[in-house]
Amino acid sequence: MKILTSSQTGTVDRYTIENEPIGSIHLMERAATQAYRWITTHYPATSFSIFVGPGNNGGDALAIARMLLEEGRKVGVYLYRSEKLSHDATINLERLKAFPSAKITDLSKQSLLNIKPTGKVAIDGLFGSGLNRPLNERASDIVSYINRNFPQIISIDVPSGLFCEDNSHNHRVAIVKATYTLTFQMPKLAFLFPENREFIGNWIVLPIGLSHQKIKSTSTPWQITTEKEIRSWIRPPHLFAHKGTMGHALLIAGSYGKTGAALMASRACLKSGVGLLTAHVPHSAVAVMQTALPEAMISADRSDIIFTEFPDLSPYNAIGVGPGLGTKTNTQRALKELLKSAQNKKLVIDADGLNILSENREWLNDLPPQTVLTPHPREFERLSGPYENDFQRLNTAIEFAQTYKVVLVLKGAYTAVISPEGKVGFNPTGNPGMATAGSGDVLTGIILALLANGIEPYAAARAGVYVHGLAGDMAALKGQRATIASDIIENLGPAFAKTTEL
Ligand SMILES: NC(=O)C1=CN([C@@H]2O[C@H](COP(=O)(O)OP(=O)(O)OC[C@H]3O[C@@H](n4cnc5c(N)ncnc54)[C@H](O)[C@@H]3O)[C@@H](O)[C@H]2O)[C@@H](O)CC1
Ligand SMILES: [K+]
Repeated sequence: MKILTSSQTGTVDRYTIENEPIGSIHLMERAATQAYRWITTHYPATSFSIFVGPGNNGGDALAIARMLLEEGRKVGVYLYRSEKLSHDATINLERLKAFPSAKITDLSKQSLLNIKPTGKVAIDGLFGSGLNRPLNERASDIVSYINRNFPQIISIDVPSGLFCEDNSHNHRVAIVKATYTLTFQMPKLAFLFPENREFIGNWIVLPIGLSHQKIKSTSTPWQITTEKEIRSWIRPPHLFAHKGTMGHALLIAGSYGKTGAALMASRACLKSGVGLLTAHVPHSAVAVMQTALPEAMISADRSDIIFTEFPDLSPYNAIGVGPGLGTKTNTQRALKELLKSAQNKKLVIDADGLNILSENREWLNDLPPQTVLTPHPREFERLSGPYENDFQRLNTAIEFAQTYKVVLVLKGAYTAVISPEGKVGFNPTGNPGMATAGSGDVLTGIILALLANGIEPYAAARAGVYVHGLAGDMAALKGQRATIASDIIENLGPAFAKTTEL
């Protein structure tokens, strides 16, 4: 699913109006109807305070108010006319006034202290995607009034006061804190940043029939990964598959006290459809690995406790390195050698592999092209230097992926997978229960398997992140809090089946 900028969405709106063709007032009616239906389904028998701004977002809210009145709901409309109402908002105001029961309060004319709310749920139609500057004092006061007085808030299209993309220069106190955001046709980029979570609440996409053809031909670097895409990248194993066709992976992981990382990444790799897996581990971990995971072949380091050397790389289709390695000098040296020797290999680097890179940033220039890096936010900050907010973080990450020609997996809610060309695939699966020890090792194992299968790195990373999140969601059915990494591994079978086989 594509994500467009607010100005691109405006262009798609206008195209739809001209080419469907449909009058703009009818398009507004369609949008308002969708929101109205959602609201009445989720809030039966509720009264509403409806806040209306001067633009088409306000127009939507006025139409919703009328529909609720028609149904016999109690509704109070609060109009903030900071400037002349838009054409379609004016029409909807007139239509609303035709209802004798319409109670309209003009907020421009009286103190907020005298305003009496109607019911306990607010519908927020002050500003939508047309916001073009931070809110002034009066509008901020109205927003604070809404945030203070209503335990539940439903924002139409966008929480008022939030810019759809960049909020670096916004006043964060002057943004509505929605319980639900009912957004039209496509989510907005700002919804995917953790720092905006408190404003957006849960977002729901309501289709309003904007031109598919125009959306398709509009180019954007951002999209949300869909199951359909995963299916096109990962084919179910074909009838004549054998372990040779599914690829041979090498995982370099573990150090004394961190054999678990090697075990979890290995198990996840095997459960993700690799043909053969060799795990390279410190000598002391060999017995444990062979007992716990007889499916893996083992390559033993000469060191008893850390990674210091690696085997001949020629048999391997893909290499994963990092989980539980530690950052000892000899390990750093071995990683440097590995980067040199793996120039024509598919590579995924995680955890201590990334920590070593951030201590030796000049090595970033030596990474094999399309290497997959999987940092969590702190690891990425160590690699890239500081940033001030999530929008900047995304842009820094895009630049980073382009500069070093890597696939960057920026982990977190809506993990962003970034291609060396700067395309971004946001991931819709997963839950907070996955923020648990070993979860990252599992992801490394999955991506390693897909790389060994021969899937292109950007697709392998997006598919890996998606299936990892889905397995986490399946594990969370038995409780998010109790989810541990091994539960995610146990659910990889059903998760792959759901996305690629059934
Ligand atoms: N364009 C379309 O075809 C559709 C638009 N829809 C709705 O229209 C919205 C976009 O409408 P608009 O482009 O009219 O924009 P908005 O309704 O978001 O607001 C724009 C109005 O507010 C003013 N404004 C912007 N920032 C302000 C600020 N900080 N303080 C005070 N005033 C400010 C603008 O000058 C303009 O008058 C969407 O969010 C959506 O809710 C829907 O009706 C669906 C169809
Ligand atoms: K709004």
